[in-house]
Amino acid sequence: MSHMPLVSNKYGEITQYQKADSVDILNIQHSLCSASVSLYGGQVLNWQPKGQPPVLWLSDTSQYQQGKAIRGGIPLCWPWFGAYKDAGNHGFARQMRWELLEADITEHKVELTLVAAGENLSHLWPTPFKLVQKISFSAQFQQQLTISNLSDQPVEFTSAFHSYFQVSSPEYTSVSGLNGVKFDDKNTLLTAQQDILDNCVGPIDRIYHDHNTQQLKDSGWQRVIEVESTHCQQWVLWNPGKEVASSMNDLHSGGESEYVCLEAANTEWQNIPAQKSVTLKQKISVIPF
Ligand SMILES: O=P(O)(O)OC[C@H]1O[C@@H](O)[C@H](O)[C@@H](O)[C@@H]1O
Repeated sequence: MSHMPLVSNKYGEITQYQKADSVDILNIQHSLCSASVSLYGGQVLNWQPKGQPPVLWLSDTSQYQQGKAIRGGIPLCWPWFGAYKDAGNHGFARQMRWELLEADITEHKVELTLVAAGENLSHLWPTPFKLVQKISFSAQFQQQLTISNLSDQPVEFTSAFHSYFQVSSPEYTSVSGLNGVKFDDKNTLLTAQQDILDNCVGPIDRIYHDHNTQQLKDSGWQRVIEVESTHCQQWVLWNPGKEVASSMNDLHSGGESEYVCLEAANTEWQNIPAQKSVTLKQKISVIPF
């Protein structure tokens, strides 16, 4: 596997290599962190601040091929979240080829700008659009997605930054900020539920109607992952649990006990007026326990 240097200076280096047919991966090394991004899906796969275990989880048995989504990192669910009519889960953005528009390395961070554009990519969502994703890697992680509606009609979307967070175990992980918040349970189909979760052991598949900053507290690794979102109205908490996980062929054995998904999402349709844009953001930090 040959790595081609794209940008290199005294602070860090970005190289590119091909993982499989038409799946190009950017590898980032910086004094503050390491990371990788797939241009297929425009998907962040890893981010590891120096001195920390990886913050994002990636399946060892992910499929890297056109028509499949990569399991792990931060898939971008867009222009819909979950299942929609006769289409599969989570829209087409995570299966598009993105282009690298800019890459910059400074003393403080590595910044990438990725773009993807299209029209008529699904009969359910034919609108011409452009996506611009700006990602900043350092001891902190920031991601913003600007969605432009290039048509003369308003359009609607749902979305998620579907982050897979690597944890010591879901059993030792909790998100206390979601306790007591109203949620819709995708497993039982009950809506407007409320309860207290002591840990994140699956099966859990919940849409919480809340957009406050959340903390994923991992007592096993004694670390807290904080996630702040902008223009994302919900949080989705998902872990498949052992039984469902064993039926997923792109999840390595035991993988479900290594991650928790906490997704900054819009699960209700959001409007973009004709020829306008909206920007969604998330910021991820590792903070003292
Ligand atoms: O297997 P996929 O399409 O990546 O989806 C994974 C999960 O993604 C979560 O966001 C959904 O709430 C779950 O219902 C779904 O199972």
